[in-house]
Amino acid sequence: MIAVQNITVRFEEKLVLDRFSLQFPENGLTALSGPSGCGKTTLLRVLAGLQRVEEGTVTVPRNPVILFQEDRLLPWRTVGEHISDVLPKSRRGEVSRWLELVELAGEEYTRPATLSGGMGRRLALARALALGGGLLLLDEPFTGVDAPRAERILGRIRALGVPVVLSSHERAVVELCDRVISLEGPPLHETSPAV
Ligand SMILES: Nc1ncnc2c1ncn2[C@@H]1O[C@H](COP(=O)(O)OP(=O)(O)OP(=O)(O)O)[C@@H](O)[C@H]1O
Repeated sequence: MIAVQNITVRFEEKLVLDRFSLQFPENGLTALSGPSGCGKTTLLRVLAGLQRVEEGTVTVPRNPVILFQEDRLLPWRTVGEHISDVLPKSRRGEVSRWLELVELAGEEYTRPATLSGGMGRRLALARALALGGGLLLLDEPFTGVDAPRAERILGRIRALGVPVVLSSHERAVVELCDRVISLEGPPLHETSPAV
């Protein structure tokens, strides 16, 4: 089960989630949409176990993986090393598989400084996918990525068969998901099951 129940998150005076409950589908692609600052990142961080909740319960599959809104690439590591660094020795042969999935084949020895913004974003995404989590939490995964490419990559992510919750401001990306959860904010306090 993937759910949050009656959770409250507050940053000092600011109440972002107010006894907020939501059950997420356990398969396919779920998009979180809503205005900037409504709490999408906060909710993803809660699901990832990175954001403490004041009250309430959080239920997620084992080993959730989050793609942060920022790329967090390492200037001194090559594209390929970003992937091999997160793979156990027994899976080192998978580097090209993950680079192909995000259409970065041929860039294995490139360093982040010479990647375009969208290429860097795709590398950060590949690294998150390579981690092999039981739940993928993707915060704005396609910033700077053209829509046709994002569509192809999203199709491949769907084929991994892992439940995905993503946030996006890009309508084309949201429309490709199996369902959309619209968050109005702040603070979020409704109880609405996803369909
Ligand atoms: N660490 C923090 N300290 C204080 N306030 C925070 C912190 N993180 C988030 N907030 C506040 O919580 C609210 C929700 O932020 P959040 O990043 O979750 O929104 P979002 O919907 O993901 O926005 P965007 O679409 O712009 O990424 C905002 O008002 C933000 O200022």
